[in-house]
Amino acid sequence: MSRSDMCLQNPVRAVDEAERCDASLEGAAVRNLLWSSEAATISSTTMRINQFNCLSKLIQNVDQLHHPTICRRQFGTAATVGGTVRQALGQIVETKDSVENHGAAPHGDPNFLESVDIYFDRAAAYAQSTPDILAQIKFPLKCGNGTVELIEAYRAQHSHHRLPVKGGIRMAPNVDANETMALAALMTFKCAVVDVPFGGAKGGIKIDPNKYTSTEKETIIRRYTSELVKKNFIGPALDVPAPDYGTGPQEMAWIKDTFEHLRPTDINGSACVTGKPLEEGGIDGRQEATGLGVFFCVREFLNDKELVSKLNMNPGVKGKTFIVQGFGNVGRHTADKLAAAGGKIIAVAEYDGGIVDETGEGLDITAIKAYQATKKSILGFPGTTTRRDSGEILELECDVLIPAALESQIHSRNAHRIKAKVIAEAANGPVTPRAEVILEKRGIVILPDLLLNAHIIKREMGRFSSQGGVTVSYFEWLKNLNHMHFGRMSRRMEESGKKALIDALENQFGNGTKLSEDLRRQIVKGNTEVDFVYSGLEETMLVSWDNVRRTAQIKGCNYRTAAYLIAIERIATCYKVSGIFP
Ligand SMILES: NC(=O)C1=CN([C@@H]2O[C@H](COP(=O)(O)OP(=O)(O)OC[C@H]3O[C@@H](n4cnc5c(N)ncnc54)[C@H](O)[C@@H]3O)[C@@H](O)[C@H]2O)C=CC1
Ligand SMILES: O=C(O)CCC(=O)C(=O)O
Repeated sequence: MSRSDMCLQNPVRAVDEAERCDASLEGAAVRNLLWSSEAATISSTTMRINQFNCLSKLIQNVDQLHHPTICRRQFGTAATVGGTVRQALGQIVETKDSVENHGAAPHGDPNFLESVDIYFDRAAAYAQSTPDILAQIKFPLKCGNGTVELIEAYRAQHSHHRLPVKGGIRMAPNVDANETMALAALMTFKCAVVDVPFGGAKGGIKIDPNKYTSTEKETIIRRYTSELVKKNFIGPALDVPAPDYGTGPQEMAWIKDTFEHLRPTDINGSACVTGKPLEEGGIDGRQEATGLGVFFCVREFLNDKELVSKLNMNPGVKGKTFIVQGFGNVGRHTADKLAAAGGKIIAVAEYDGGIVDETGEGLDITAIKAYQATKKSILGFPGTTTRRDSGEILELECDVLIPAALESQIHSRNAHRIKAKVIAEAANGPVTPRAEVILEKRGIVILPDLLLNAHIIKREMGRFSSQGGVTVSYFEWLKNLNHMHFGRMSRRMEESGKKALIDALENQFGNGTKLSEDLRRQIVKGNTEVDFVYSGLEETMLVSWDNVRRTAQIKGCNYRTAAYLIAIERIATCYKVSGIFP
């Protein structure tokens, strides 16, 4: 069965149902807003698609109407899916079980997919749900020792209200269907909240990247890409992956190369993936820009006199204490920026334990990076005490706690021991919904992942350019579609215009007054790609933060609910405005 067959099989609902859905947009109470979803189970040789209601949920509005769940622009086929509250579940059992058994959060907290759902519910004042499509890919890998291993991988697409869908690829041993789908859903809301015109997706490859050689990882990534190509799960107009936990620019370069080999006539082929090295069509970023997005948002919050005074803090980053969990791409770059702005990083947690500053000066992030690179661990770093229990680090006193590792790290069993005043979610989904309730009661403010990590920008040492959150990915995608770097057409023109203006002003004064060479150079300098990226990033971040802050104030809700609300409204408007075809 092809994917479009799968779509068309579903009942196409009448427009009046869409109108009822719109009516509910105007304030009907939705108690449980659930999804209908579809899955594609794909093996390397055969493709089997099971349509199932993955997490069938009851949608109730005040009229007790049932709502259509609209699957739009599904690879060119518009259709309405689901709709009735309880559908025949068909082949659900096997897949539903596997979804439920995976991705469980600790200690009875909801699993990650349920958490995203709950956050969505908390924000939803109206019903709108979107389908998931999950590609489950299995393929054999010939290992160096001659054995063959079956690799399990996924790509989940959450919402096609905008195309392409977008989201990173994870490489981690705990990857599963549940986690991939939850992360895909988060991507939908994240893109909407920062107004980046993509639907949500996510990929996952279930391996521990540290246990494989670079050659083996290349084989895995290329094979994964070829599976995605075969199934139409990748392409500049369809689905555009990016880095995530455990992957980086090198993996993205392999994806691009594989795609271009398999689709040599696609002139926009390089836009099939973002987070690439600069030489492969990545976007330029500078060393100082690393960790910028999370830093920007934390800084904006801490600079807001009114908001911080409620937490009995003075405004500003300077002198504030920070704890970072996860000293990887996101964590170390964020720590770097905060330290450079005068913040004190007092502890860092890693998977094998944590370190606590003993000097009182705050940790030297550059020195820890160098230490980690040689020792393969941060533990034992001079001037610190080592804690073997990484979880303890989260519970130390500080102003801002930055979880930058994985989801569900702050849950119902440790939330009451967290002593931070603010939690800045650099990772995706680090706080479970139960923990959020506990933290809120204790007056702890959460800056949500949706907003924070959409703006991540970072640069690895050496030859790779910046890889970052989805906002920067958006700029890279645009650059690739333009087939030209930002500033190429305008930079010299800007420079000659400004030069002519300065010359004219100097002549006008007529008294020989001249700008110094240095000042002249600074003023005349045209915008480079980096300038465009920073400016676009800062604009996107400031506007998004301002929207979230104001919505939270108006609705009297927390920042996460405000962010989801903004996202839901944008997605709903998109469905409403684009109508139903055919
Ligand atoms: N890389 C990217 O561009 C983006 C990443 N994110 C999110 O940020 C988070 C981190 O991603 P990256 O920094 O790229 O991954 P990474 O793989 O570079 O770093 C993660 C670090 O966390 C550590 N870690 C793992 N489990 C831990 C635990 N239980 N306690 C403490 N540390 C632990 C790992 O050892 C590693 O050093 C993820 O949630 C990811 O989805 C979000 C947006 C973009
Ligand atoms: O840059 C992208 O396209 C997605 C990054 C990502 O996976 C995320 O924000 O979680």
